[in-house]
Amino acid sequence: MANSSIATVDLSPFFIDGNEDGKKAAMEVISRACSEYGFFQIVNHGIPNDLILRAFELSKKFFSCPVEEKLKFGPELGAPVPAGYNNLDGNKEYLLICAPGTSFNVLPTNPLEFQRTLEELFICYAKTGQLVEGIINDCLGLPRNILKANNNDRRGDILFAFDYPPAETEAVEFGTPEHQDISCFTFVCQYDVAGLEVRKDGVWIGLNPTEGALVVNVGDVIQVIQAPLVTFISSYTRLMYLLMLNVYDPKNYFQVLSNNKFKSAFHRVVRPKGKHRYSSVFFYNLHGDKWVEPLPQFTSEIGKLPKYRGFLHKDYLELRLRQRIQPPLTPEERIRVTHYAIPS
Ligand SMILES: O=C(O)CCC(=O)C(=O)O
Ligand SMILES: [Fe+2]
Repeated sequence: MANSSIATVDLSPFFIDGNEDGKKAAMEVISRACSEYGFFQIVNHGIPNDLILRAFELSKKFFSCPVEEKLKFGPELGAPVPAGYNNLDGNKEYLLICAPGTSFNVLPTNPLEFQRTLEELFICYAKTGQLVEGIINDCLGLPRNILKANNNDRRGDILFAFDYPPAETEAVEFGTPEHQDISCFTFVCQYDVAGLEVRKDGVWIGLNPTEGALVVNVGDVIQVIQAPLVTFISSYTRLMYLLMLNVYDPKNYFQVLSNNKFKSAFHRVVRPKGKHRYSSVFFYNLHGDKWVEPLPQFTSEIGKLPKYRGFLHKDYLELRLRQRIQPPLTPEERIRVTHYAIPS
């Protein structure tokens, strides 16, 4: 079933040279969707549909195993990210997959094809992520490839395979309560059962699984937005000077810049009645010690005050990860990017 309530963007013009009109039309739709709500849907995005379906089939098979079997693939003690099988709150179980080659990755090896499929899928998502990042870069009017050039380490990205068990009561039960993602942006693919809801004009809209389509949610990093210091250090000499003074740390060059121009999408997952729901979710993240704060292009240069104070992305990530393990008692206590907001 199609999702007529959200914008669907065909990315095929971006895979060929030329067709500038097709690219421009797609960018107009994305810019509008990102400024208003922060989500849209993409088709012809470059990830083979049979790969996505194979990953879903293998995930379903894995999740149907006895829990003792699944727990054999739980996170390594002391791992910086709990990669592997997790079942923390009864609202969902999941496999958390880090970039192929990550030393603490824990991937089910039975069948071996599952591991290979998840790694292949990770690489495809990351590649499509770079394409979407480039498009968002241009939609924001930033110098070409600036976001990509300065976020070129994909070791911070995370892939989830989720299984949401059926709701147990007649009441609405949330698999994931209302939230915004901490990522730059997120891809969501639902298998055959709906459950993802996005907030548009204050109304919650349920999205149907659409074969071949990925939902894109803008995340907090793009809302606050990142760009390298080098974009506004105009001269090479000044850059060398900063390097000599040790002020410019190449590991730490990201600044939050859209200052709310693009919105981090509000969304949630409702557990279905009588059925399991499976989704594949890819977080396109920042990696390392990136500094995030609104850029002058979206503040002083256009006469606007910054809406956020700067923060180290990994500090924010840590706060949010801790919350996944120890959920707050009330929604008000939940840490969001507004934790760094400057009161107006
Ligand atoms: O499972 C889904 O459809 C989305 C999950 C989600 O929003 C999240 O984990 O941040
Ligand atoms: Fe999310």
